[in-house]
Amino acid sequence: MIARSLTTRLFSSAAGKKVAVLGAAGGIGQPMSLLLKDSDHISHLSLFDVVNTPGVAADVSHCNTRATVTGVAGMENIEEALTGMDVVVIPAGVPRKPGMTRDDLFNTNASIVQSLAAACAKHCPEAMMLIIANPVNSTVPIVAETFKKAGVYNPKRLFGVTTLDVVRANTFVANSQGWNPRTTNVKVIGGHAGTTILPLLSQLKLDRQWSDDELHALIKRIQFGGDEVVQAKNGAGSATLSMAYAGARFTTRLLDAMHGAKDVIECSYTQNNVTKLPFFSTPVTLGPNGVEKVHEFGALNAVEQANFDSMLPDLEKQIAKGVDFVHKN
Ligand SMILES: NC(=O)C1=CN([C@@H]2O[C@H](COP(=O)(O)OP(=O)(O)OC[C@H]3O[C@@H](n4cnc5c(N)ncnc54)[C@H](O)[C@@H]3O)[C@@H](O)[C@H]2O)C=CC1
Ligand SMILES: O=C([O-])CC(=O)C(=O)O
Repeated sequence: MIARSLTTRLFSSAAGKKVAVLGAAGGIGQPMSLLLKDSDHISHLSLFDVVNTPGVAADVSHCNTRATVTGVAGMENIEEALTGMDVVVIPAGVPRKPGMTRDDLFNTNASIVQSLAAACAKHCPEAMMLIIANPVNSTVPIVAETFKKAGVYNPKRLFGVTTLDVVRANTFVANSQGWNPRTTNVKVIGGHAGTTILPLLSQLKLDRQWSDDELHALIKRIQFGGDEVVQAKNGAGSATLSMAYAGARFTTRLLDAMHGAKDVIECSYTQNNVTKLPFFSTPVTLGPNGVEKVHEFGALNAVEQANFDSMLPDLEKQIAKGVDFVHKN
């Protein structure tokens, strides 16, 4: 009893963070909200969607963990969902069907992300912005430009969530090497679409060397892991559960850093100078104010260098597409 009341007091005295999920009633939004409800660093979990959030919030709120959960539906009510938020995670938007690329989602998702970003710039301009909605290569520049238009852009607080690429790479490499997937840590750089996803497998210390065929198959599987799920779901959407896991992982790592944990390093698609492009995924040290340090990604072997050189123009175009969209709308 004493221990219990002490724990209760400790929780109520430690400053928790307020986290909003936009698109919380969706395939990613629901399981990710559930995983975030398990975080002791979150005092308020604000679930927002255009539909169904009151039900999702009522359901998640019954888990006996710290966060107070609220559910708000409808763009006309978004101020209530965003005011006071420290972190905003955005999985709102349509997912792919077989035969589509992530870029095919641009026409629908660009305006969804732009309108949500404009609302965040107005109601929680200092929040950390974590972007999951595809095409990430373009939606992150959309958020940056929207915040610039509103005069509140801070590049240290904007993250494209590419964690699912790292999660997949860790799983596939660990399975192939007989390693523990939990402690495997593969660096994945670039962007989040097909060949712009660049796993740096040459930097791993292997127990068993891969043949050239095995290596190429592994790189391809990491780059096109999203398509593997889209095809298996056969028209019923794209990765939701593994993305919820990856999104919750990145969010909780950021929350750890915001609460003072040191040496929290994650790959993320941020604004930086590691290449000639304005946005690039590379390891970053996270801190209380977001990006604390951007790391160089290290040496590439000949195959990785060739992949890097050939994908850079594509990534550049996808970034420009996001920037242009905001300038024209
Ligand atoms: N970054 C990554 O690694 C990944 C990104 N994704 C992307 O995440 C997005 C969401 O995927 P799913 O959850 O599977 O889709 P979904 O269709 O199941 O859910 C999307 C949710 O967004 C909501 N929504 C639409 N417009 C909204 C608005 N203006 N404000 C708030 N909510 C809004 C919908 O009502 C729906 O509940 C897709 O664009 C998908 O491509 C998916 C997997 C991995
Ligand atoms: O493939 C998709 O469309 C969803 C996604 O981004 C992923 O699973 O990596």
